[in-house]
Amino acid sequence: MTGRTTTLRLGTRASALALVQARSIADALRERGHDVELVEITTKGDVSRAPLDRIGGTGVFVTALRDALLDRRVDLAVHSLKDLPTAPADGLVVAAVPEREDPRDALCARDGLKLSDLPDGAQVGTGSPRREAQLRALGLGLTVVGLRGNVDTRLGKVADGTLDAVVLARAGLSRLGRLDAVSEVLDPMQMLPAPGQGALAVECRADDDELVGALATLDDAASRAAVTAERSLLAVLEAGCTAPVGAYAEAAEGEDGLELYIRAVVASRDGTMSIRKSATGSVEGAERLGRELAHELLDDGAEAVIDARDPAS
Ligand SMILES: NCc1[nH]cc(CCC(=O)O)c1CC(=O)O
Repeated sequence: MTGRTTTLRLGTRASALALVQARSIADALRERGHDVELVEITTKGDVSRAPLDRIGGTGVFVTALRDALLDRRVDLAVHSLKDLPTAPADGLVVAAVPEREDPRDALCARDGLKLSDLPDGAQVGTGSPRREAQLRALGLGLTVVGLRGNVDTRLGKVADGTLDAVVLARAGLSRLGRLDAVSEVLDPMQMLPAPGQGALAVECRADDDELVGALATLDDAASRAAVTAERSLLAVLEAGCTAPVGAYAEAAEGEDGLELYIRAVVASRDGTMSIRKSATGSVEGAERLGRELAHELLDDGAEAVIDARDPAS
């Protein structure tokens, strides 16, 4: 049992998705005998409606939570792992990556339409350069429309007829009980998810030995290895924090034990250029596997693809 007598303060954003994610971690800790209270923290990303790449990328969701950890206003914080910048934060540690949800992206289209059913010129909403690039690269004549806001707002654009479809992370829809809105889970051959998509990161102060130990019981080794490979790839490639990079690593039993299979794509936002590569390696070598695949992409010209001009600007 823990020698800690106080309640663990768990910091979370106040969005519906963040709260569901935070509650799942709070429940898992309570099952292990801890007292937990949620502390809602407002981030710049929640207040501003500006496009994410203008206000500093997805890191804006994370900074306020990290400040609360470092200021000891909270003891642990739950993040969507894909929103966590690849650079480690001084004094903090990702003490748990719990078992990951299905990381694929989902098409939520009107009338249950699949990608291949969408008419030429169909309006598809996404604020993600990665999704935009891969949607355009399909060559289906889709019109990609910029979009921000929470999951309900985005789904509302399809429900009210403003858009033909939106693309969202399946994991977020699942956690919010909105899988009913999904018309097609996108095949990674067509749409590779963001590094870390579908996984959570539970962060705490690195010197809080007792809590680091307690959180380690929530960690899932296969999920951690997969996201480690995806994020080390991103860290090498990342020119800016909204780089159009997709990566998906899967752990599977191979001849020599658990193996990682990773696929990655870099694509220009206009969809005219894309490079895909894959590699296999050991779970223990996850970090190096991602890094090496990133260097192979760079050898094939990834830098020029990532730096290609945004078609809208
Ligand atoms: N960028 C926002 C964000 N951060 C995490 C998720 C979904 C949940 C996850 O990937 O774990 C979403 C929404 C989305 O991309 O549809």
